[in-house]
Amino acid sequence: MPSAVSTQTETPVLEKYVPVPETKYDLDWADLVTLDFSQYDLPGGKQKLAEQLKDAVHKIGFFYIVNFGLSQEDIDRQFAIGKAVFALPEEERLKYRASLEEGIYNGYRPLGAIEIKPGLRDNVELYNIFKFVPQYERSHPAVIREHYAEIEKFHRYIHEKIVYKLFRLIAIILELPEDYLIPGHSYEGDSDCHLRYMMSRARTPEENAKYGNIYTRGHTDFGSLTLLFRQPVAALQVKTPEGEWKYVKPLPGSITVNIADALQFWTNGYLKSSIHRVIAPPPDQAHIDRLGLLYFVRPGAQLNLKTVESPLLKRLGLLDGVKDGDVTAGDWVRARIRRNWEKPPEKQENLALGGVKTQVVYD
Ligand SMILES: O=C(O)CCC(=O)C(=O)O
Ligand SMILES: [Fe+2]
Repeated sequence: MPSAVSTQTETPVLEKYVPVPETKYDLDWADLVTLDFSQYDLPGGKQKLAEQLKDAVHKIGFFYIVNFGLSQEDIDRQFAIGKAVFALPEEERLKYRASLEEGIYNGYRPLGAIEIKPGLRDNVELYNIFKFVPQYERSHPAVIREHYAEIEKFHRYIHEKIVYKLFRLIAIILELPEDYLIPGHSYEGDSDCHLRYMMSRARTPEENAKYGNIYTRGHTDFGSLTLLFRQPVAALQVKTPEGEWKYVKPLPGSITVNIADALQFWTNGYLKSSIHRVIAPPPDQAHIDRLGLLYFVRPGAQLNLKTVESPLLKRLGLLDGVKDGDVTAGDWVRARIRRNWEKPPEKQENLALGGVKTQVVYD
């Protein structure tokens, strides 16, 4: 008898993720507030944090949180998983392609899927993991399967221990019952919330010049909230209320949070879903393949996008003349994803569905 030879493949050891050095360039950073979540459960803590947040979410829609209960090691493990996913051969990655034509983002979005300028495609690829509930089960590469329990823990923690806290602060700002936004964003329900590993492959200076330095065009996010764990690479910019592009600093130990379209719709514009973009990093970081780790909070599929009956909005006159819309959040999100596949950027019109509109931005 020949000796038994194991046919099992070995579990690959994850390469430790090591952050890159910060840029030495003195850039024009946006001035954003930082919420200290260690204050959250102290007496009066939520109210103080809500007060600190109020102006920020109204004016620019971007802010930081710190002390949110995940260690740097937990976060770096996720960066390491993301790095391993994008190190797989392209052919392997493509086996897990998302059904993008149907407006579904669960799985892999290949490199070059978005046209930045006529004939020039992006250098970005995504791997999205929807919620760990039966309706979003799908096939994944081995490196994800091998770390599935750990990814689920991270995913649920973000949703249930960070996102819900953010929704409570927003409800306090809107003078609504604290839990007002939570049932519509339950972890078990239907919504396209996902954890995203994101890779923007470095381009040469010549390529960057052709692309006008753009990695990801100016856009607003089409969910409720976006949470960004950042690699220290300077590239994300937000358009300020004055119309200037400012860099959003990857602040150590923080999550960058931004308000997305659904919250802007529900508040008739009181909460700002700001336009942001990603550009080529400064020269000392331009050679880096930029890795991102994000959590997109999307509204429950059945939610309506009409303005909520908030006492604050009422006082501000933002409920005057508001009509009932008939578009669901699920239809809206799918229409926005599909639009990216159906038409090149120069042919995209503003999208209007059930009285809800979005603006196409070409920066
Ligand atoms: O990569 C980033 O920093 C931001 C990406 C982004 O805006 C998005 O994926 O919606
Ligand atoms: Fe975005």
